[in-house]
Amino acid sequence: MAKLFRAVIMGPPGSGKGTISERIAQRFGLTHLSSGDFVRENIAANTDAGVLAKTYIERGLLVPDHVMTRLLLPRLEEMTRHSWLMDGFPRTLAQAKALNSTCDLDLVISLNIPYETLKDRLSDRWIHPASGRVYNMGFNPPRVQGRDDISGEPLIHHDDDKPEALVARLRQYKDLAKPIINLYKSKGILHTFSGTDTDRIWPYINSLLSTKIPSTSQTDTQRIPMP
Ligand SMILES: Nc1ccn([C@@H]2O[C@H](COP(=O)(O)OP(=O)(O)OP(=O)(O)O)[C@@H](O)[C@H]2O)c(=O)n1
Ligand SMILES: Nc1nc2c(ncn2[C@@H]2O[C@H](COP(=O)(O)OP(=O)(O)O)[C@@H](O)[C@H]2O)c(=O)[nH]1
Repeated sequence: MAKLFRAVIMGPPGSGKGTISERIAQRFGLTHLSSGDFVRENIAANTDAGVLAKTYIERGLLVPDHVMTRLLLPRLEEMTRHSWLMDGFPRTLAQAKALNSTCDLDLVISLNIPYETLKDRLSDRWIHPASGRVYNMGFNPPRVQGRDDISGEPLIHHDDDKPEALVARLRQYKDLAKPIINLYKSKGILHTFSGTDTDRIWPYINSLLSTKIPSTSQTDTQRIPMP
């Protein structure tokens, strides 16, 4: 790839960040960095930051900024030769400022999806916890019901994804995302996409990115939490 490319994807829970990030990674050969997957990996590996992060996630809280930045920024610094797309970070203005001081972002994608759509999708979202692979019983069902396509292990449904929890999560997203979105707007790198279907939003994202990065024939890009 000629020029390195750094992008962030933002959106409320269920807006399709993970799904669209996978498509972008496949089509353009960027590394998909999922902060949530990275946190889960650190928890599984019992790192100091992972142990700390777990105490917050278990209570349904966001991991504090200093822990998230301690987890992520050193890894990003190792990615100086890679193009990447970050999903799930920054979640707060403090995280956005910390990211700013580490690298220059080329582009920010913000997904704007109606509440009813988010509610429907999340009530149908099933996750393979070990890998972070995500399914939806209507949109992208697993080959065998209730089982991960690759490992065959059981899929789970997060309590967080139940409609009762969604209103609070959405409110939190809106409050926290607003100043981040304003920051990226003022930098002239924010692109917002609205709609109810990923398949209808995707062509617009695809054509925007095609003007910014060369496509790749690479088809074996993996979901990579971090390098
Ligand atoms: N910048 C971040 C990223 C992740 N997390 C923590 O890690 C968890 C898992 O993150 P993610 O996989 O992004 O999942 P969700 O919050 O469930 O987000 P979404 O529904 O949008 O995929 C979050 O709930 C949160 O506790 C965090 O605190 N700060
Ligand atoms: N019905 C439907 N489900 C979708 C669509 N796009 C994504 N999904 C599913 O909706 C859920 C949320 O998507 P995900 O990519 O995990 O969103 P994230 O929380 O923003 O990362 C997952 O179960 C996806 O498989 C869509 O256009 N229609």
